[in-house]
Amino acid sequence: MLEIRSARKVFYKGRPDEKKALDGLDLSLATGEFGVVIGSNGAGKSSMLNAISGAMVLDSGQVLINGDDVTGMPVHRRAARLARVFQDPMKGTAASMTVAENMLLADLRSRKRTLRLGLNAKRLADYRERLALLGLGLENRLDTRVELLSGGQRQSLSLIMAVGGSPELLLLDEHTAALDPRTADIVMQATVRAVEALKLTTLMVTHNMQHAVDYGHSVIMLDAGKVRLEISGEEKKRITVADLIGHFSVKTDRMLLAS
Ligand SMILES: Nc1ncnc2c1ncn2[C@@H]1O[C@H](COP(=O)(O)OP(=O)(O)OP(=O)(O)O)[C@@H](O)[C@H]1O
Repeated sequence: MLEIRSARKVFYKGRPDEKKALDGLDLSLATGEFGVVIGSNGAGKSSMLNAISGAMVLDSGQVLINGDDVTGMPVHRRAARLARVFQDPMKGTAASMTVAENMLLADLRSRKRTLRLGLNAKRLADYRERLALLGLGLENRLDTRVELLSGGQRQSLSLIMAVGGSPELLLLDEHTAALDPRTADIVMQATVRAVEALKLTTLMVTHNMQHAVDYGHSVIMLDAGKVRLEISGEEKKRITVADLIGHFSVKTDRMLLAS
């Protein structure tokens, strides 16, 4: 479970270019819930993820993971509890190494520091099983160098590597934004398969309204550093892209009227 309580962050405080990134943001994500975060540019989405991961220190407020207050916890200690997948498919993996070697690297990095190095049969069988969750056939390409994979396969590999240590929370930071629409859909389907199989509590930031409609249990809309709208349950199942875009345009209309 993730809870954010009254999170506030102001950049360049007191200066003419002062920026309120988070303005008393409250958010709660139940264990096993898949929340999709949307919002216009500058709404505070990245700031929220940075506050959760510890990459950004809050001015005030709290972040709790499964009831533990991690607000003051340094990034490297939080990293053991959460996984984050970024936009760039080239960043999460080592290009010149094979799929299996990348999986081993992630293993060594994430949890079992006492693991003896080496790709033994047991470990390879485990990697095959985990890669099969994605439904992309990567389990049959353990010896392929990662640079020979497509962007979508590579991004899906980053995802499965990131969640190897059974994180309490998965953060998806526009992880399909750099991919063409068809590949983005493939990666989303692979994501959902892995998230469901591993029962991960997940928070995904996206600008793709179709993905916000199609995936996840709830849609959380941020605006000016706080949650403006949350749609879940039956309402979420019925929501359309037009409805979501409507919520954006209400705001824009108000801003036009005010100007
Ligand atoms: N490191 C920083 N220094 C100064 N201002 C920042 C910094 N990070 C964020 N901001 C400001 O805080 C506000 C929220 O930014 P943030 O990046 O969190 O929004 P976002 O919703 O992720 O936007 P986008 O969709 O464009 O990625 C913006 O006004 C932004 O300019």
